[in-house]
Amino acid sequence: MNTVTGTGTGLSAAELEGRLRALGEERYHHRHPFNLRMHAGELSKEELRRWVLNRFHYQRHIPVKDALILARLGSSELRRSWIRRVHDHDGVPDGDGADGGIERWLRLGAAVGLDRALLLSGKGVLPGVRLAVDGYVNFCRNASVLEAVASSLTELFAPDLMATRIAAWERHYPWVEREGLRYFQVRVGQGRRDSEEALRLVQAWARTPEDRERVLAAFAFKCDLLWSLLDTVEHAEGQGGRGTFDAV
Ligand SMILES: O=C(O)c1cc(C(=O)O)c2c(n1)C(=O)C(=O)c1cc(C(=O)O)[nH]c1-2
Repeated sequence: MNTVTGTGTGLSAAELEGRLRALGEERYHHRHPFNLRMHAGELSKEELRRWVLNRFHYQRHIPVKDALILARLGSSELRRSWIRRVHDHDGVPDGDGADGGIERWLRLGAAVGLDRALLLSGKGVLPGVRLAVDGYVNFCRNASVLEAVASSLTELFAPDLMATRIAAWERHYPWVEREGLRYFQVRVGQGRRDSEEALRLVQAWARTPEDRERVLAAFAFKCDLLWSLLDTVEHAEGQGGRGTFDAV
């Protein structure tokens, strides 16, 4: 029996999806106070910049954790599909990286007044954010591949959150250069496709009640990780100079 998910009884694939969606509705970071303040236009320039800088640390580790998952997938077909996630962030082979999400996030940084050299240096990344990101990478390295893939399922909720974010930034933060929003505009479609793929895999692989409980627990862990990342960003004031940096 798992305290996160309740009964520990068997669930069909459709019931599993229902439980995941209900859990995310409750625990995904779209409900976090920092996101609510962002959407209401209440963040200062410094807070928005702090979020962009710290989230870059998360973004740059996404292809790392996906490469760890890739190495553990058991067929060419699965690896051929999963490797697309690395390309989406790092750029496609023979490209110059400019077509990847990491580069688009660097442009988001520029759009809020953060120099790319600062983002790339890792300076100003909060200790709690480093810990959360390490937690995600290590989880994808050490947990079962079923749990690692399940932990990416928070992306079922990310596209709607990004659509809200785009509208909120256009409305409330006119000082942000519009080109910076491109990361989110592109990611909405990628996130839908990736989360649907991951959901199909998890539904096919989770054959036993125990497997399904593990899926729900991995998903809850990832929700908590995203939540604690935002807690850290929100409460960064007064960390003895940590989390402060000069915008360009
Ligand atoms: O801005 C967000 O709120 C948000 C959330 C998430 C998520 O739910 O993990 C991802 C992203 N963005 C994102 O941009 C992204 O590339 C991504 C990859 C993954 C993953 O776990 O594989 N999550 C997310």
